Amino acid sequence: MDVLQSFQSSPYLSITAVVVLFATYIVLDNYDFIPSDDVVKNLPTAGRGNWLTGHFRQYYSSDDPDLFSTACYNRLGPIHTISGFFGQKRIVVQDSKALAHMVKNGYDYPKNNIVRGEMGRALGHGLLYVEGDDHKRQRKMLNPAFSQNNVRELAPIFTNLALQLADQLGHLVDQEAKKLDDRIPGLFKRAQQEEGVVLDCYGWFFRVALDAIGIGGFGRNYGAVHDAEQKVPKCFSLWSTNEAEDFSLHSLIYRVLSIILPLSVKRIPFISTERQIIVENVKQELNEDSRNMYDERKAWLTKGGGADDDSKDVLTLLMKGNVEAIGKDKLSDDEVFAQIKTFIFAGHETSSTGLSWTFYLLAQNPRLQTRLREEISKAKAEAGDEQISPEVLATLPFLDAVLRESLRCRPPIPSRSSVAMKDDVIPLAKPVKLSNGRVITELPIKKGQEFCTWHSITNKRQDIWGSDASQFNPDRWLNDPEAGKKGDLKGAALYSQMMTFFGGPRSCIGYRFAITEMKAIIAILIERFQFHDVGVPISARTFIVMRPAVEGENGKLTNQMPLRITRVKTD
Ligand code: HEM
Repeated sequence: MDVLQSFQSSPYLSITAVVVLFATYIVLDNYDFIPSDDVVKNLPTAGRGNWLTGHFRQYYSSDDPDLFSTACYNRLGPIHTISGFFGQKRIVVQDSKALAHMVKNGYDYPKNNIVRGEMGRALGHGLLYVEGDDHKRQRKMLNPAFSQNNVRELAPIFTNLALQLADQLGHLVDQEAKKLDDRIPGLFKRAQQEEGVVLDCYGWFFRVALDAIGIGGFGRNYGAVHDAEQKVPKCFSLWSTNEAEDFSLHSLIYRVLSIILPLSVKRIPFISTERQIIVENVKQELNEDSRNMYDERKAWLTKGGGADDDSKDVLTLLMKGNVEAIGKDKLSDDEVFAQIKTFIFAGHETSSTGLSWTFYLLAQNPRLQTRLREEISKAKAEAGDEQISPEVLATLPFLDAVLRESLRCRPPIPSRSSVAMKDDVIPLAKPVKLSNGRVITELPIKKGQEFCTWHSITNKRQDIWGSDASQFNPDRWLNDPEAGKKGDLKGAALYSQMMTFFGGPRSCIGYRFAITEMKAIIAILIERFQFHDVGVPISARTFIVMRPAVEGENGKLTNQMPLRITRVKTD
């Protein structure tokens, strides 16, 4: 029997041969062993990276993901490729015209399948997951709850929570001071103002942000600021303040399987680690808790409970709006329910991470803290207020500059992975020279092409922000009234030419909520406390959100932001 006959007589052999040939072609093609005139293959490239994980480890497992992306940008320019899984080419887009095109046409460039898959599994088909017409419909129903007027109504919730947080932190500082005073009497005040206490601020910001989204989002007080042992806060702290994300082969296999397998599979035998089992249990508990909250609210509305109620939380407004909505605008029960989980996640991990980096940057710059404090005291005195009001907070220029600058330098979501839904020709601000000598002034791409955009690199481009673009310098916003208005991302990026809240149809719906909340917390804490660096290296670990992490004694990274807090000196 010759070779041909063997194949003909065995379908298994034939199928195996086809699979092997196809896989060989993919590998040869991805790794550029087959010469080609294809534009994408001839773009400046960071090379092949690891055969399986490409360059992902350099980015996701680095202690500072900006190092890899900055090095690529500086060496290869604003359009280049890096490698994804199995050498698949991902185009990194930092060219402003190309970015603006992709942001404005957000429905043609959705989040890639891995990110969407994880979101769909964890959060259901809410605003972060859905695409196209479903997205337009959900967004239309949710927009009123995030309008400027409504967020203004929610603002007192944030100042109130910030005051409660300040009380809790003050209590911990005083408790520590008392211990010292018990040993050496007379040292209480000095200990409060000079020794203070080292706290994991990330954990505390996580708690306050959970309460903010609980009350502002669903009219539900999780009570996290007061008691981290309550069911929902405890769930979250298990999840978040646990080991930092890693990019091991093991975790990759788990991620891929968890996207493919049905949602009912909670544990993947031999694959799930202890952390992953915790995370799955937490997801399940939160699912049940959110479902109960949804059912209760629905029953209350059905019984006419909403008629005389003027609650402004997102869920109440959405559900009332949904009762009035007609025809295809109406959201299904599952869609409304999915928004609860979506807002818990989108709304509190981002704000708590943003607050952690802001206080970290302030801890490196004690003089900025003094300036902030002076601005707040002056504004309070002028308004004759005992506590700073949300109206006054919204008018403070230096507070605004500090927050903007922190969100520019350390965007909590530092990058985006997306995929093209159709063939397209992307316009470019600057021509790109290909490896075959050709120069292109626009970038033709095919449906299915994967992309990366690094928000934290765009936010620090020297052509927009000047030669000190990588420095944390809040004064840039005060010295140059045009800062944040220059550059050609205008009309695309939502917030001051930055990618922090993205832009276009997929921009962050909660950005006013986040800014109002963060300003209240920064102002109220800075007025009472001084934050100090503790000299421990803080890593930035990214999986969607760029969380701070510290290496523990066992050598493992844990999500944390340790800072020393003292009471502000009084005469
Ligand atoms: C500092 C805080 C925050 C940052 C930096 C931030 C950033 C972002 C970014 C970059 C996106 C786009 C994601 C993408 O498609 O690639 C986004 C989307 C979103 N954000 Fe935020 N966010 C913050 C706070 C919030 C808050 C407080 C809420 C809710 C109360 C929220 C709700 C959402 C939702 C629902 C989306 C999906 C919007 C859509 O696809 O239509 N975010 N956010």
